[in-house]
Amino acid sequence: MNVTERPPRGGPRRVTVVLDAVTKVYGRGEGQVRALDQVSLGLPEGSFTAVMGPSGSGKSTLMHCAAGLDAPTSGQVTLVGRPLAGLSEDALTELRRDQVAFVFQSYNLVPTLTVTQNVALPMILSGRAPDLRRVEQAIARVGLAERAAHHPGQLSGGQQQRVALARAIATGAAVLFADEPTGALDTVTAAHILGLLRAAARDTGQTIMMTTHDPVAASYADQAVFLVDGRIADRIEHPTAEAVAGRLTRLAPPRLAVR
Ligand SMILES: Nc1ncnc2c1ncn2[C@@H]1O[C@H](COP(=O)(O)OP(=O)(O)OP(=O)(O)O)[C@@H](O)[C@H]1O
Repeated sequence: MNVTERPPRGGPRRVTVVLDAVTKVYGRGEGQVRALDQVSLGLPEGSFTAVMGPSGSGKSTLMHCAAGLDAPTSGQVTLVGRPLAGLSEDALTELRRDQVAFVFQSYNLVPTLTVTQNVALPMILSGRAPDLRRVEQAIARVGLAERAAHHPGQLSGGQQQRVALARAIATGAAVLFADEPTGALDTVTAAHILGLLRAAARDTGQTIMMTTHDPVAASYADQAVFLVDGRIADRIEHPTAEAVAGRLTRLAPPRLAVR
């Protein structure tokens, strides 16, 4: 893998996430499913990648392997320069805690905690004193400074997702994995969240991998990667929604509807 594969701003950018011939097989015998098949992919620091493909094509599996939540059957994943295969369970947990953040479709906020407390939670759980300035900055960045003392139940879906995003930004993690982050949101709110994700990549240098079924969401990314049957079937740099929709129609088997 070429580690300087993108034109840099002021110097070569390191590749934060590297998947090298990653294969993931679930089950055995006749029930065996090859969810990923020899997938190689490099995500440069500060890049924003959309992973697309029909239902069951391996998007979640790819994300779980890239984040060190699931071990590949064969192949290598390297996160922030550390090959995951060689790490002990403790070292892997520590690496995930310090370098990886998640945003999910379902927000995953703690209802009994305020916005500030939710954003500070990963720091508290990792045994560190929460950096309140950083927490406040992240909340301000997503435009919720005036809601810092509110609870998730007092916020709209889009506002809750902004809290989840602030939580991911505040950790300072090198890589942010977003699993269908706008799947439950209307188009205007989704556009706001996607703009914030793009800004996080551009301004804070976080590397973002997002799964999505939505061509418009993918158009916010620097590149769209298309999975079909666990393989990378195509890739578009600087994708437009039209180009992505066209590629999905061509790549998806006719019997499968692309959600
Ligand atoms: N724990 C598991 N055990 C067995 N098979 C699994 C497991 N997890 C996923 N699979 C299978 O692996 C394949 C890829 O699944 P994956 O969830 O990665 O797809 P996806 O593209 O994220 O789908 P969707 O868009 O529907 O969320 C599917 O055939 C799925 O049934």
